[in-house]
Amino acid sequence: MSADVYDVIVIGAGPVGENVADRAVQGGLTAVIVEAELVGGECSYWACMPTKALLRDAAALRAARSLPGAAAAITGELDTAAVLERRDRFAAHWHDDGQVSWLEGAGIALVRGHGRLLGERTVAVTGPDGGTTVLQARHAVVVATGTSPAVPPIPGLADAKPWTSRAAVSAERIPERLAIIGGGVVGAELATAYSAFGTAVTLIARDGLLPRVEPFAAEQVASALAADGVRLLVGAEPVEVSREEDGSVRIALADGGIVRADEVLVATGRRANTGDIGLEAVGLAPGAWLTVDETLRVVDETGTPVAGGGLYATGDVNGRALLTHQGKYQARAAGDVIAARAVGGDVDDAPWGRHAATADHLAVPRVIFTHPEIASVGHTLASATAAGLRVRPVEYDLGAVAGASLHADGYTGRVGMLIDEDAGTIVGFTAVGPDTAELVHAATVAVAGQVPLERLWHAVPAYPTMSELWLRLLETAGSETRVRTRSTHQLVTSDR
Ligand SMILES: Cc1cc2nc3c(=O)[nH]c(=O)nc-3n(C[C@H](O)[C@H](O)[C@H](O)COP(=O)(O)OP(=O)(O)OC[C@H]3O[C@@H](n4cnc5c(N)ncnc54)[C@H](O)[C@@H]3O)c2cc1C
Ligand SMILES: NC(=O)c1ccc[n+]([C@@H]2O[C@H](COP(=O)([O-])OP(=O)(O)OC[C@H]3O[C@@H](n4cnc5c(N)ncnc54)[C@H](O)[C@@H]3O)[C@@H](O)[C@H]2O)c1
Repeated sequence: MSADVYDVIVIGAGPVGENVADRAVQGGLTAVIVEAELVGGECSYWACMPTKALLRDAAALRAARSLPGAAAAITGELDTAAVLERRDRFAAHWHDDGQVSWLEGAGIALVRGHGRLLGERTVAVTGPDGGTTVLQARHAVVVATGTSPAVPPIPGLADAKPWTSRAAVSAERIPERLAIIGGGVVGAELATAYSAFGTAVTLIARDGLLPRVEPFAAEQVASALAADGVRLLVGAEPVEVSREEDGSVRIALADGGIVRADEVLVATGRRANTGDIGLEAVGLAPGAWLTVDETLRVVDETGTPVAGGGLYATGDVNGRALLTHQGKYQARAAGDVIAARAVGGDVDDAPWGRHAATADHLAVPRVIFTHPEIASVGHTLASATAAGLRVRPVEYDLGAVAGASLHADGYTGRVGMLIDEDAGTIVGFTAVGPDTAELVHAATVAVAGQVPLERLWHAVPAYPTMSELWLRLLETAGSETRVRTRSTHQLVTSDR
């Protein structure tokens, strides 16, 4: 069988696959990308962009309502049809022509179809017409096939035709009642969006609401959801689901409670899209998350690169951080290292080196676009403690920062940072409050840059911005130190 030969084959044209291919081409290599559905992946059509479009109007309306003059100009309610229409535009009406043009401009070849590994550096693509194209890579195959929703084996759930995130994000019709199983990021964001549309939302959060964020932040989102009328069932365990004759859904809970809704959304996490990509051809188990080294090469359980070192995995599929921006960061490192290895060039895989995805472990930023937003980077107190770090948490009332009080009347929010007592740097930051999303990058620079606390005092935030939270956090950290000093040395020091 003859094969089309490229330097690099990328399976999956989501944001991450596109970036690996682009980086490899910029490094002087030829690249082909294989896509089974739409070029642009989950993020473009059913995840990041359309969900944020669903949430944005209600956030803007809340912001206007928090200022008396602007509130006086509001004469109507949220126009849900207009929100959905804007969402459709952000999902490019589920057509990928724009992204295909981008691939062409970037010099990346596209083969449509389902890709499977045939062996080392060989991929077979089953096209939409059932025909097969065989591709051969001179240097590397990159798996960037992303994830799919994980639907738990709750009796009756699959037969009840539940929504997964795709249906909820692309819905044309807004149900009167929506039950959501799963209190993670997808569940919390979509509960926020649908409750703003007027849907009666019941959120079943078996393991708590947003259990992986700082509790002070999750608590503010829980209060706001409840204030918006969301029924939050923390600790409730769904045990049976059925679709009734009238088309409604009935969810039985372990405590005997019953939830009734018009639709049920399953938002209980993701599974790697590796079940049918030919992993067995390179000695790996199908369906597993792909373990990678710091340069994103797929490794076996002993840490040894598989397929002669020519197989890479980037983005969601390696399970490191299920976030577009972090996958794109991995893509840059992988594309560059493949290009470097292709010519026998230097590989900079030391921590924080150009070819190492070090930030995946220490400085992952994430924004949860709930009301209020949660913006965080690096460790939480729980994860830092589990990692054995000696950290000191410092918190401050964000509403007491001048810039925040100007931003909205009655601004409610909180910020926290974690000081690594041994390194004297910040290893975690969390902010909760309206419009905190744009605050996280300053924290990311401090965490990734491992900026010493003493130097942070010289990064002066402008007055009166919300960024003055940094000054307040540093003062709080300092004043705690001074309070301790005072008690031992009887010093009288002003806290300001
Ligand atoms: C509802 C929701 C909201 C989200 N919001 C955000 C957000 O605001 N910010 C953020 O950073 N992240 C967000 N995420 C996560 C984000 O969507 C993912 O991290 C991101 O899409 C991962 O990109 P990827 O390229 O690795 O995978 P994907 O985007 O999943 O792309 C993988 C591509 O591979 C293709 N593919 C799979 N198997 C094959 C095969 N065998 N052959 C050929 N092609 C194949 C798929 O069709 C797909 O196009 C959200 C996720 C969800 C579910
Ligand atoms: N703004 C963003 O960046 C954004 C938005 C949405 C999604 N995402 C990404 O997508 C990923 C997936 O999100 P997700 O919300 O699906 O997963 P998740 O892991 O964040 O949350 C899933 C939740 O479902 C619960 N759960 C699991 N099994 C259950 C069961 N049988 N019954 C009841 N509850 C159960 C878990 O306790 C967990 O809290 C996230 O990890 C995140 O990285 C990011």
